[in-house]
Amino acid sequence: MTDAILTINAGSSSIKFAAYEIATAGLRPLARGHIDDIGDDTTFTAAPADGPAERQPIDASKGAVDHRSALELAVDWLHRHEDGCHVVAVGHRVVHGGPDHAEPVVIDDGTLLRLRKFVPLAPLHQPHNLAGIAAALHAFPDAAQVACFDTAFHRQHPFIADTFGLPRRLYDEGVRRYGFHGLSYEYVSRRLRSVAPMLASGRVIIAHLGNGASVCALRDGRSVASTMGFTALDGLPMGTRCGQLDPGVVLYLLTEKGMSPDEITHLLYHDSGLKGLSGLSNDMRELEASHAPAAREAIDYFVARVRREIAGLAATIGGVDAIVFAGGIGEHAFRVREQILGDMGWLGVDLDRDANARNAQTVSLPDSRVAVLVIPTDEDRMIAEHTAEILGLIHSAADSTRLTD
Ligand SMILES: Nc1ncnc2c1ncn2[C@@H]1O[C@H](COP(=O)(O)OP(=O)(O)O)[C@@H](O)[C@H]1O
Ligand SMILES: CC(=O)OP(=O)(O)O
Ligand SMILES: [Mg+2]
Repeated sequence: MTDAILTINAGSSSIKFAAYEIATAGLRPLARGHIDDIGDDTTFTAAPADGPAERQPIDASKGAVDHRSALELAVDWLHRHEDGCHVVAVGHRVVHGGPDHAEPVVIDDGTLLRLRKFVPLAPLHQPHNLAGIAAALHAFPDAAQVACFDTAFHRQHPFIADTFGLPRRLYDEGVRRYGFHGLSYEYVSRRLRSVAPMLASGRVIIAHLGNGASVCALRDGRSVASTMGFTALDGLPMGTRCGQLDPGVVLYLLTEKGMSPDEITHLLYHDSGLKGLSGLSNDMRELEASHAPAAREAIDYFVARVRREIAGLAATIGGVDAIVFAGGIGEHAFRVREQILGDMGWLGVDLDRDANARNAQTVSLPDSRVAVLVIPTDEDRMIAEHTAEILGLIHSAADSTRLTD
C-alpha cells in the first residue's frame, strides 16, 4: 500500500482538495478537485490524475451548500478515492498564522487554540480553514495534520514593510502587516527559479490576481514587502473586498452613519471591490463580458490600483527584473494584463501583445528590460510539499526540481 498526502485549501467561496502519492522521486498527483461558488449555484468538480473530471452542480433542494457541507463532500470524495493508499498526512492552508508562524507546523490542541485567535483577522478564511482541520481529524484520525500558513512566507520582512504609522506598542501587540497568499508566492517563485534562475535571484514582483488579490516584491526569492496588511482587506480591490481604504471612512460609517461593526465588516468583506463598484458581479469574466459602464469602471479601478502597487513595490526593491502574473485573473485575463502593463515602457516593460493574448509563459518582447511571465500557481502542491517536508517524508522541496514536473 502506498502512502499518500491529502491537501485541503478552504477559501472564501471555494474549497480545493488534492491527493498525492509519496513516491521515491517526490510527490505524484493522484487526484484533485474543487467546490466552487459555495452558497450559490455550487458546483463540484473532481478528477483522478489520469481520468476524466466529474463535474456536477450540487443539488440545493436540501438547502444551500455551506462550507461545512462542502467540506464533508470533499473529505468524502477523498475517502472514496484513497483506495489502495494509506493517508499519512493532511496538509491545510491556514490563511492567518499571526506573528510567530514562519514555517508550517504539525497541528496539536495548542496550535488550534492559537489559530482560533486569528478568526477576527481573517473572517472569510480562518473559520473555514479550522473547520477543514476538524473535518480531516474526524475522517483521518490516524493521519498527521499540518497547517501551512499564507502569512509565513512574509515573516522575514523588514520592520518598515510591516509597520503602520501607529504607536509602536500596537506593532508589538501584533497590529502590523502580515501579508497573505504566501503559499502561492512561494510556489510561483520556486517555479520561476526553475524556468529562469537568473531572474529568480533578482528583483521580482509577483501579482497574485484571483478572487483575493495582492502583489508581492521579492529579492532572491524572498518576500520583502506585500500589499496585504493586518487582514486580507488591504491593498488591491478584490472580488468583494475593498482593498486600501482611508481609515477615516470606517470612522465615518461607524459614527456618522451609525453602522454596527458587523455591518461594516460585511460591507468591507462581502459587498465591496469589483462587486461593489460594478453593482454586478465579483467575477472578472462577467465584468469583461458586460457593456455596463460601471463594470468598465470597476475593471479600470482594479487595473489602476495594480499599476500603482507594482510601481510602488518597484521603488521599494530598487527596480524590477521580472513581473509575474498568477491567480485566476493573472493567468487568464489577458486584456487586464495588457491594460496593466501595455504602457509601462517607462518602467522598462515592453509587452508582447500576441504572446500575452495567448497566455504564453513569457509575455514580454525579447529586448524588454523587464521580463513579464505568466506562471500558473498551485497552492495545493505547495501545501503537499511543505507537509511532506516537515514530516520528513521527502527531502527539502526548496532543493528539489519536483516543482518543474
Ligand atoms: N478566462 C478568464 N478571464 C478572465 N477572468 C478569469 C478567467 N478565468 C478566471 N478568471 C477570474 O479569476 C477570478 C478567480 O480567481 P481564482 O484564483 O480562481 O480565485 P480564488 O481566490 O477563489 O482561488 C475570478 O474573478 C474569475 O473571473
Ligand atoms: C488571503 C486571500 O485573499 O485568499 P483568497 O485569494 O483565497 O481569497
Ligand atoms: Mg485564492
